[in-house]
Amino acid sequence: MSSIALVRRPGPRLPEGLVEHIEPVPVDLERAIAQWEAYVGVLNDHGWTTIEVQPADDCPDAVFIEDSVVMYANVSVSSRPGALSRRPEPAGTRSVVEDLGCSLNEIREPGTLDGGDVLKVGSTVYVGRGGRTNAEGVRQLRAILSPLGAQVVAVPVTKVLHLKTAVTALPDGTVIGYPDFVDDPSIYPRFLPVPEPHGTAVVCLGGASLLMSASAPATAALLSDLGYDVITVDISEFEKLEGCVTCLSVRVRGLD
Ligand SMILES: NC(=O)NCCC[C@H](N)C(=O)O
Repeated sequence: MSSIALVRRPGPRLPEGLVEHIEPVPVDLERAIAQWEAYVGVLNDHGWTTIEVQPADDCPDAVFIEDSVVMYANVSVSSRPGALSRRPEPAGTRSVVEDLGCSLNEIREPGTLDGGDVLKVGSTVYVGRGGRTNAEGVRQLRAILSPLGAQVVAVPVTKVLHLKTAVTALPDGTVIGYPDFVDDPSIYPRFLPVPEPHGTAVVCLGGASLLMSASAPATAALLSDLGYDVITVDISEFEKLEGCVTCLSVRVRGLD
Protein backbone atom coordinates (compact mmCIF):
# COMPACT_ATOMS: atom_id res chain seq x y z
CA MET A 1 0.00 0.00 0.00
CA SER A 2 2.17 2.88 -1.11
CA SER A 3 -0.43 5.39 -2.35
CA ILE A 4 -3.17 5.98 0.15
CA ALA A 5 -5.76 8.72 0.07
CA LEU A 6 -7.84 9.59 3.10
CA VAL A 7 -11.36 10.78 2.35
CA ARG A 8 -14.41 11.64 4.43
CA ARG A 9 -17.95 11.15 3.18
CA PRO A 10 -20.06 14.34 3.04
CA GLY A 11 -22.26 14.61 6.11
CA PRO A 12 -25.93 15.59 6.28
CA ARG A 13 -25.08 19.17 7.32
CA LEU A 14 -22.82 19.85 4.32
CA PRO A 15 -25.15 22.59 2.98
CA GLU A 16 -24.45 24.57 6.19
CA GLY A 17 -20.72 24.69 5.40
CA LEU A 18 -18.76 27.93 5.77
CA VAL A 19 -18.69 30.46 2.93
CA GLU A 20 -16.57 33.56 3.47
CA HIS A 21 -15.19 34.82 0.17
CA ILE A 22 -17.94 34.09 -2.38
CA GLU A 23 -21.69 34.58 -2.65
CA PRO A 24 -23.58 31.78 -0.83
CA VAL A 25 -25.56 29.50 -3.16
CA PRO A 26 -27.74 26.56 -1.99
CA VAL A 27 -25.91 23.22 -2.00
CA ASP A 28 -27.63 20.07 -3.28
CA LEU A 29 -26.60 17.32 -0.82
CA GLU A 30 -27.58 14.37 -3.03
CA ARG A 31 -25.67 15.82 -5.93
CA ALA A 32 -22.69 16.47 -3.67
CA ILE A 33 -22.64 12.84 -2.54
CA ALA A 34 -22.73 11.63 -6.15
CA GLN A 35 -19.90 14.03 -7.07
CA TRP A 36 -17.86 12.85 -4.09
CA GLU A 37 -18.34 9.20 -5.06
CA ALA A 38 -17.17 9.97 -8.59
CA TYR A 39 -14.12 11.80 -7.19
CA VAL A 40 -13.21 8.80 -5.02
CA GLY A 41 -13.74 6.57 -8.06
CA VAL A 42 -11.12 8.51 -10.02
CA LEU A 43 -8.60 8.12 -7.20
CA ASN A 44 -9.26 4.37 -7.11
CA ASP A 45 -9.00 4.08 -10.90
CA HIS A 46 -5.54 5.64 -10.68
CA GLY A 47 -4.17 3.20 -8.15
CA TRP A 48 -4.96 5.00 -4.92
CA THR A 49 -6.25 2.99 -2.00
CA THR A 50 -8.86 5.18 -0.37
CA ILE A 51 -9.54 5.00 3.35
CA GLU A 52 -12.74 6.54 4.66
CA VAL A 53 -12.12 8.43 7.87
CA GLN A 54 -14.98 8.17 10.36
CA PRO A 55 -17.64 10.80 9.73
CA ALA A 56 -17.75 14.00 11.76
CA ASP A 57 -21.36 14.73 10.97
CA ASP A 58 -21.68 17.63 13.41
CA CYS A 59 -19.08 19.47 11.33
CA PRO A 60 -20.62 20.63 8.03
CA ASP A 61 -17.18 21.10 6.43
CA ALA A 62 -15.67 17.75 7.46
CA VAL A 63 -15.64 16.47 3.86
CA PHE A 64 -12.80 18.95 3.22
CA ILE A 65 -10.46 16.54 4.94
CA GLU A 66 -7.27 18.08 3.62
CA ASP A 67 -7.64 20.81 6.21
CA SER A 68 -7.41 18.39 9.15
CA VAL A 69 -3.86 17.07 8.73
CA VAL A 70 -0.58 17.85 6.99
CA MET A 71 1.45 14.88 5.82
CA TYR A 72 5.19 15.06 5.16
CA ALA A 73 6.14 11.53 4.05
CA ASN A 74 5.16 9.40 7.07
CA VAL A 75 5.09 12.32 9.48
CA SER A 76 1.67 13.72 10.34
CA VAL A 77 0.79 17.09 11.78
CA SER A 78 -2.79 17.33 13.00
CA SER A 79 -4.12 20.76 12.29
CA ARG A 80 -5.89 23.15 14.63
CA PRO A 81 -8.48 24.62 12.27
CA GLY A 82 -8.84 28.38 12.18
CA ALA A 83 -12.64 28.12 12.13
CA LEU A 84 -14.18 27.10 15.47
CA SER A 85 -16.86 24.94 13.80
CA ARG A 86 -14.06 22.81 12.32
CA ARG A 87 -12.01 22.20 15.49
CA PRO A 88 -13.36 18.65 16.10
CA GLU A 89 -12.38 17.46 12.60
CA PRO A 90 -8.70 16.47 13.10
CA ALA A 91 -9.41 13.78 15.75
CA GLY A 92 -10.73 11.20 13.25
CA THR A 93 -7.92 11.80 10.78
CA ARG A 94 -5.33 11.55 13.54
CA SER A 95 -6.57 8.12 14.58
CA VAL A 96 -6.31 6.83 10.98
CA VAL A 97 -2.77 8.14 10.42
CA GLU A 98 -1.78 6.61 13.76
CA ASP A 99 -3.14 3.23 12.60
CA LEU A 100 -1.09 3.65 9.41
CA GLY A 101 2.04 3.92 11.55
CA CYS A 102 2.71 7.61 10.90
CA SER A 103 4.45 9.66 13.54
CA LEU A 104 2.12 12.10 15.26
CA ASN A 105 2.50 15.82 15.78
CA GLU A 106 -0.06 18.52 16.27
CA ILE A 107 -0.57 22.25 16.11
CA ARG A 108 -1.38 23.46 19.61
CA GLU A 109 -3.19 26.47 21.03
CA PRO A 110 -2.73 29.39 20.37
CA GLY A 111 -1.59 28.20 16.94
CA THR A 112 -4.11 27.71 14.16
CA LEU A 113 -3.40 26.06 10.84
CA ASP A 114 -5.58 24.57 8.09
CA GLY A 115 -4.09 21.92 5.81
CA GLY A 116 -5.37 23.89 2.82
CA ASP A 117 -2.72 26.49 3.64
CA VAL A 118 0.13 24.04 3.12
CA LEU A 119 1.59 23.35 -0.31
CA LYS A 120 4.47 20.89 -0.64
CA VAL A 121 6.81 21.11 -3.60
CA GLY A 122 9.57 18.57 -3.06
CA SER A 123 11.16 19.43 0.26
CA THR A 124 9.84 23.00 0.16
CA VAL A 125 6.73 23.48 2.25
CA TYR A 126 4.90 26.72 1.50
CA VAL A 127 2.56 27.74 4.30
CA GLY A 128 -0.02 30.44 3.84
CA ARG A 129 -0.46 32.97 6.63
CA GLY A 130 -4.05 34.04 6.15
CA GLY A 131 -7.52 33.99 7.65
CA ARG A 132 -7.24 30.45 8.99
CA THR A 133 -3.52 29.99 9.71
CA ASN A 134 -1.85 32.35 12.19
CA ALA A 135 1.79 33.19 12.80
CA GLU A 136 2.01 30.76 15.71
CA GLY A 137 0.66 27.97 13.49
CA VAL A 138 3.36 28.76 10.95
CA ARG A 139 6.00 28.78 13.70
CA GLN A 140 4.90 25.39 15.03
CA LEU A 141 4.80 23.81 11.58
CA ARG A 142 8.29 25.14 10.90
CA ALA A 143 9.55 23.73 14.20
CA ILE A 144 8.09 20.30 13.38
CA LEU A 145 9.16 20.00 9.74
CA SER A 146 12.50 21.86 9.59
CA PRO A 147 14.41 19.15 11.50
CA LEU A 148 13.19 16.68 8.85
CA GLY A 149 14.95 18.64 6.11
CA ALA A 150 11.93 20.62 4.94
CA GLN A 151 12.34 24.25 4.01
CA VAL A 152 9.23 25.95 5.37
CA VAL A 153 8.44 29.11 3.40
CA ALA A 154 5.74 31.39 4.80
CA VAL A 155 3.56 33.15 2.23
CA PRO A 156 0.97 35.89 2.81
CA VAL A 157 -2.59 34.95 1.81
CA THR A 158 -4.93 37.93 1.78
CA LYS A 159 -7.18 37.41 -1.22
CA VAL A 160 -8.67 33.93 -0.81
CA LEU A 161 -9.58 31.35 1.81
CA HIS A 162 -6.44 29.20 1.69
CA LEU A 163 -3.05 29.21 0.02
CA LYS A 164 -4.19 26.28 -2.12
CA THR A 165 -7.25 28.21 -3.27
CA ALA A 166 -4.68 30.38 -5.05
CA VAL A 167 -1.88 28.01 -6.06
CA THR A 168 -0.98 24.33 -6.36
CA ALA A 169 1.90 22.57 -8.08
CA LEU A 170 2.37 20.43 -11.15
CA PRO A 171 4.39 17.20 -10.89
CA ASP A 172 7.53 19.02 -12.12
CA GLY A 173 7.24 21.55 -9.31
CA THR A 174 5.89 24.43 -11.40
CA VAL A 175 3.46 26.38 -9.24
CA ILE A 176 0.22 27.26 -11.01
CA GLY A 177 -2.15 29.95 -9.87
CA TYR A 178 -4.87 32.38 -10.85
CA PRO A 179 -3.12 35.77 -10.78
CA ASP A 180 -5.98 37.69 -9.10
CA PHE A 181 -5.79 35.27 -6.16
CA VAL A 182 -2.03 35.28 -5.65
CA ASP A 183 -0.45 37.85 -3.33
CA ASP A 184 3.04 37.58 -4.84
CA PRO A 185 3.83 35.10 -7.64
CA SER A 186 7.53 36.05 -7.52
CA ILE A 187 7.85 33.92 -4.35
CA TYR A 188 7.74 30.81 -6.51
CA PRO A 189 10.81 29.86 -8.59
CA ARG A 190 8.59 28.73 -11.52
CA PHE A 191 5.09 30.21 -11.74
CA LEU A 192 2.55 29.53 -14.48
CA PRO A 193 -0.62 31.64 -14.52
CA VAL A 194 -3.85 29.80 -15.32
CA PRO A 195 -6.85 31.48 -16.97
CA GLU A 196 -9.65 30.41 -14.58
CA PRO A 197 -10.32 30.69 -10.83
CA HIS A 198 -11.14 26.97 -10.56
CA GLY A 199 -8.06 26.07 -12.59
CA THR A 200 -5.71 26.66 -9.67
CA ALA A 201 -6.17 23.25 -8.07
CA VAL A 202 -4.65 20.04 -9.39
CA VAL A 203 -4.24 16.70 -7.66
CA CYS A 204 -1.19 14.87 -8.99
CA LEU A 205 -2.50 11.34 -9.47
CA GLY A 206 0.87 9.83 -10.40
CA GLY A 207 2.98 10.01 -13.54
CA ALA A 208 1.64 12.70 -15.84
CA SER A 209 -1.98 12.37 -14.67
CA LEU A 210 -3.71 15.35 -13.12
CA LEU A 211 -7.14 15.56 -11.53
CA MET A 212 -8.91 18.89 -11.99
CA SER A 213 -12.31 20.51 -11.68
CA ALA A 214 -14.60 20.42 -14.69
CA SER A 215 -15.22 24.12 -14.02
CA ALA A 216 -11.90 25.10 -15.62
CA PRO A 217 -11.94 23.83 -19.22
CA ALA A 218 -9.46 26.39 -20.55
CA THR A 219 -6.94 25.44 -17.86
CA ALA A 220 -7.52 21.74 -18.57
CA ALA A 221 -6.76 22.44 -22.25
CA LEU A 222 -3.63 24.43 -21.30
CA LEU A 223 -2.28 21.62 -19.11
CA SER A 224 -3.21 18.95 -21.63
CA ASP A 225 -1.28 20.92 -24.24
CA LEU A 226 1.73 20.84 -21.90
CA GLY A 227 1.69 17.02 -22.09
CA TYR A 228 -0.38 16.13 -19.03
CA ASP A 229 -3.22 13.61 -18.93
CA VAL A 230 -6.02 15.65 -17.44
CA ILE A 231 -8.99 13.97 -15.79
CA THR A 232 -11.82 16.29 -14.80
CA VAL A 233 -14.56 15.82 -12.21
CA ASP A 234 -17.65 17.89 -11.54
CA ILE A 235 -17.33 19.22 -7.97
CA SER A 236 -19.74 22.14 -8.35
CA GLU A 237 -21.46 21.52 -4.99
CA PHE A 238 -18.12 21.70 -3.15
CA GLU A 239 -17.04 24.77 -5.09
CA LYS A 240 -20.14 26.53 -3.74
CA LEU A 241 -18.50 26.07 -0.32
CA GLU A 242 -15.06 27.27 -1.46
CA GLY A 243 -13.79 23.71 -1.84
CA CYS A 244 -11.65 22.34 -4.65
CA VAL A 245 -10.19 19.00 -5.82
CA THR A 246 -7.25 19.05 -3.43
CA CYS A 247 -9.27 19.53 -0.25
CA LEU A 248 -11.45 16.43 -0.72
CA SER A 249 -8.58 14.03 0.09
CA VAL A 250 -5.28 13.72 1.91
CA ARG A 251 -2.71 11.92 -0.15
CA VAL A 252 -0.29 9.86 1.90
CA ARG A 253 2.90 8.81 0.17
CA GLY A 254 6.10 7.17 1.31
CA LEU A 255 4.73 4.80 3.95
CA ASP A 256 6.74 1.80 2.72
N1 LIG B 1 -8.50 23.10 1.65
C1 LIG B 1 -9.60 23.67 1.20
O1 LIG B 1 -9.62 24.26 0.15
N2 LIG B 1 -10.67 23.61 1.98
C2 LIG B 1 -11.93 24.17 1.66
C3 LIG B 1 -12.71 24.43 2.90
C4 LIG B 1 -14.04 25.04 2.62
C5 LIG B 1 -14.90 25.25 3.85
N3 LIG B 1 -16.20 25.70 3.46
C6 LIG B 1 -14.28 26.25 4.81
O2 LIG B 1 -14.57 27.44 4.68
O3 LIG B 1 -13.52 25.86 5.68
